[in-house]
Amino acid sequence: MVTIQETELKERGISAVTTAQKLGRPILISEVHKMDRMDPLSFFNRGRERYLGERFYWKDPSEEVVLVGIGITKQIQSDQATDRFFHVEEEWREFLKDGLIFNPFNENGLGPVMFGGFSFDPLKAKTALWSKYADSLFHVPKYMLTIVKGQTYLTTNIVCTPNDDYTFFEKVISERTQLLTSLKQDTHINPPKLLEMKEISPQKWKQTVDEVVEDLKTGSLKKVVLARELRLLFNHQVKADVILENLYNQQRDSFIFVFESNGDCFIGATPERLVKKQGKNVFSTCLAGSIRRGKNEEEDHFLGQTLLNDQKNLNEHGFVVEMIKEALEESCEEIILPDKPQLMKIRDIQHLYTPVIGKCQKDASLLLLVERLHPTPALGGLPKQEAVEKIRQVEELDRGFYAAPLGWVDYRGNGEFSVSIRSGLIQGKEASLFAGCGVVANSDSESEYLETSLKFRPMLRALGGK
Ligand SMILES: C=C(O[C@H]1C=CC=C(C(=O)O)[C@@H]1O)C(=O)O
Ligand SMILES: [Mg+2]
Repeated sequence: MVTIQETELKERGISAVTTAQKLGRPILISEVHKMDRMDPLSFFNRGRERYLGERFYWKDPSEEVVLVGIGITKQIQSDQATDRFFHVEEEWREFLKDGLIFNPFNENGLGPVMFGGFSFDPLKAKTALWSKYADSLFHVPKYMLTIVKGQTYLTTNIVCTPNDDYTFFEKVISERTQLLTSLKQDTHINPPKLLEMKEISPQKWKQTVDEVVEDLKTGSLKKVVLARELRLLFNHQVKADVILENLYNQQRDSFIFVFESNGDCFIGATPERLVKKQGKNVFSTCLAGSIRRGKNEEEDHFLGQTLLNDQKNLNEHGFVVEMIKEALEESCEEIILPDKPQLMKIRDIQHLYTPVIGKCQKDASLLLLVERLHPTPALGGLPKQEAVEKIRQVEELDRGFYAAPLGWVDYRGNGEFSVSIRSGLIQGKEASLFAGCGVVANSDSESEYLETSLKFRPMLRALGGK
């Protein structure tokens, strides 16, 4: 049973209304309660009826922080390209200003948190595919379940206007109680059946890779990441709940995320951290260079060793290390990273991996770090600007939120962003999956094509494909 102090919220509600009246504008009231353990997937499920399209889910690979948001108290969205990170930050600060935050706990991911992200390239012509996602899009949830260091918490965020009275809070209390006490909803939603699978222009994609390889041999560009799309059709509407549960069971070692917006759903299981900030400590990841998993331990080991010694993949990886190091040097006093990559093995693929740790200067916010890092050459290329322009020009795909920063920031400025690869966009009975690969001067288009096919697998399996 969950115990939540109801009278407390009422009292706090009254003081929030008084403050809103005094200031003559709406203010945020946020409160955090510790509660008995609740399964995050079940909490996500409970929001389905009333808050479909207004939910998010996040877990990092070690499940240090799990967040589930239901309902939207505040939306920050914009298609503005210039200074987009700064503008989101400014709106977030403005939203928090004078807010009443009741959070006696000292953990990350509690109280007001905004969850969301940015498109890969706001200057790329938008297609209908991503019409439900603004280039910058963040949600502050109404209710949020946080599991941090094994403890469960519930945050309630309400915006209170000068015209509200405390009866407003009674409604919130009764809804919240219902959410927490309702029996677990039936999770046996019929899984969708895959009817059709269509690769979007594979031949043309390979030809583009060949052309880019020629550019890389002659010009100043060193690396360009090229992506493609796989379009799926199902017999009925695909429900995020089922796919999330599958991803959770199949991809434990990855970040898992769901971000619903206006009826569509962006979902994935990515192995790649862009940046995490905890006080002054900053953590990033260089992840680039890939090979398949072996059929047995021996072959797997052999393939791993091959990857560790392969010049093409080491080049691909080296460009990422070079850029991330440089980007973090701008904001960090100290950076630690190993001088050689190691292997990251996940279910379908192994990667070259170099973790980076830094101590950042006081004024470096998480969103500033995101701005400096995005896109790393694991998703864009090198030099950064030139590579993004190349992608804008030659890539058929509208990447939207694919390969872009997705994550959360709490009101204390801590948080984490992943790079949203190994992902897909669900739209009713259809879904688009995305996969890309780092093209360097000695890339071969057929091998790159096969590498992207491997990278579709996690989402494809979760959706009931192979
Ligand atoms: C762009 C993707 O992967 C990146 C991350 C790891 C390895 C990569 C590679 O070896 O090409 C890519 O840079 C993707 O999965 O869509
Ligand atoms: Mg590669």
